Amino acid sequence: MATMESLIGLVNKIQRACTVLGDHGGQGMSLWEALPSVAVVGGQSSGKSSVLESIVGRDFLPRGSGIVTRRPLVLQLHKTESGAEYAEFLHAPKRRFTDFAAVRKEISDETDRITGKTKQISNIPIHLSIYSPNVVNLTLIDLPGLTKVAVEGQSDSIVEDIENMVRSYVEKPNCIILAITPANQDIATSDAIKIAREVDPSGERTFGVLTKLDLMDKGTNATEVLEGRAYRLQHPWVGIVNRSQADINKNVDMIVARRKEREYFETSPDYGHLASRMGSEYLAKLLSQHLELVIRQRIPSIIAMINKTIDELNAELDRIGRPVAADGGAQLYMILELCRAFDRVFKEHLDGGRPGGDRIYGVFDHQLPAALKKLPFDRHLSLKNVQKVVTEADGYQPHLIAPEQGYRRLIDGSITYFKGPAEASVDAVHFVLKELVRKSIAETEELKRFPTLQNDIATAANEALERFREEGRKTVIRLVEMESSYLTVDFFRKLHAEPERKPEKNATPPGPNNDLYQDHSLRRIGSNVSAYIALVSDTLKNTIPKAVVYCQVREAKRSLLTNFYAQIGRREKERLSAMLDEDPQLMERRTQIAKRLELYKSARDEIDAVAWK
Ligand SMILES: Nc1nc2c(ncn2[C@@H]2O[C@H](COP(=O)(O)OP(=O)(O)OP(=O)(O)O)[C@@H](O)[C@H]2O)c(=O)[nH]1
Repeated sequence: MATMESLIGLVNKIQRACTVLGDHGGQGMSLWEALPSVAVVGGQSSGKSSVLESIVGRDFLPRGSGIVTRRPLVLQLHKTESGAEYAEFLHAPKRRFTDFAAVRKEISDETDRITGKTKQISNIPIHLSIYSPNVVNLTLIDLPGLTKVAVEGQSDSIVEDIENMVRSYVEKPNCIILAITPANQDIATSDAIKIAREVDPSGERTFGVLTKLDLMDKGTNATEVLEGRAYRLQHPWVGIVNRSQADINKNVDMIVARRKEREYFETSPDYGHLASRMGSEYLAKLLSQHLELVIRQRIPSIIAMINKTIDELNAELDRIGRPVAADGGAQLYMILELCRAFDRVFKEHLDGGRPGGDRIYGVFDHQLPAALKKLPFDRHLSLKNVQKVVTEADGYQPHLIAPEQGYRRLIDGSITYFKGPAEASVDAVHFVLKELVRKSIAETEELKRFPTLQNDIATAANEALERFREEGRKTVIRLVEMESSYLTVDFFRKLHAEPERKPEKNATPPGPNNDLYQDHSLRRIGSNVSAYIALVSDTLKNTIPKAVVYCQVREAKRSLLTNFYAQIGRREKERLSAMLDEDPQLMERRTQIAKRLELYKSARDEIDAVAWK
């Protein structure tokens, strides 16, 4: 079975690795949060720093009036066998501090580096490791002291900000709470107990610590609390006597202070019977043992959590794509795969798996009929224009039976108008296809990481669509011209067979120079041409969509990237790799995930090695 040292050392190691990766909790479930830790909480001046220092056996925390601890301090204690005693900060890993006064200065300088020389707080922790023969393996988090009022230079929200920061640590189910209360204060008003009760009502992860026992009024003692009768917790209360301010001023050595504390309890008439379970050394051991127990219990769930995260990270790596292969063949293969992925999405848009293809039908169903309806045939076939065209066509010899030439000119003139809506349909469908290309590129998950290739595909697809548009345009114009080139004979034969109607009596009276018969016959020509044009319009309404789909939609589905494939097949390797240039942000993200993956994998290996030895 693993030793206590190795277990706690293991957790320390993983915590340090987490911090290097910027994983220090507060961002959802992280490895850091899965690991047990001890947080020191209490009101300002309750003696938090003193407790921490006496556990460490060293003077190293910044002191001063007002709010001193403004960033969480993650303090990892490592017991050394060699007798060496030094400290190291994670933010300055190359520097070994042997002078603890310099440690104190570095903590306050590093605090200022993030918060400025203000009285603001930050939840980015400072990581400090202390190596010493006089400590037990333990990780402690020192948090800003809870306070009731903001002082000069602090925002009004500071009281709440500190409370929220403290809560964000102690509410984690894996956090062991070291709740510091001064004995010369009523336990009922203790800030530490208040927040501990809120997040740990059953008291199973709270350790009650009573400081300043030596400062209690004469004739009073804290046995009620220390024996667990005043406020019940699952773990026994520990009483502490730290150095007084006078001791600190006189530079009383910590080791001496520990001895004095031991003597205090051993000789105390009130606490003598509790002496073996009092004092900072006992507290350190108690915490260390508890931490070991908790780690042991948590190992299965930590391993489960690590495995789950490894799976998630692998899945994300799959999603954002593995690194690009180096050889040309593999790159060409990859580019073709990516193009095919895009092509699939594009086809889904056209075939109805994704939205957008219906807009093409919209062109045929609304836009084209509406445009046909709007053509100015009324004007072209007005009495006046019919007369003009027919007269001009007749020349010097007016027509005898039917104005064949006049009819032809009127019909040719009308049919020309159809070119507008025909070309407009080609253009409208072209723009729908172009938009679908844009959308499909954006929606092709696999392409996301390759902005250059996205561009190349867009250019190639748009070039192809441009060609299809040209083809479509030629074809619809040809359809319109075909209508001019040969008229439907049957239509005119049927007209001829119809009996000629007499002009109605109450028809518009003819103008002074207008002969009634001529007027009637021109009207008839106009309405015949109009009826024929309506027939043509119906035909084109059906055939233009066929031409557009044939030339543009069907081709887009069949050969949008055919030319592109031929081009890239001939490309040099250098140009292929350039096409697979990735978004730098994404490459960064992949590196990050890979690093995390490595951390989690090595954490799993280490836990396996330590826990089941
Ligand atoms: N006599 C005596 N004085 C103590 C004891 N514990 C702390 N003090 C004194 O109380 C004052 C505050 O102690 P700190 O350890 O700085 O308290 P803190 O909770 O860290 O304070 P802040 O960082 O300001 O929140 C110091 O002057 C200590 O010397 C104790 O057990 N006995």
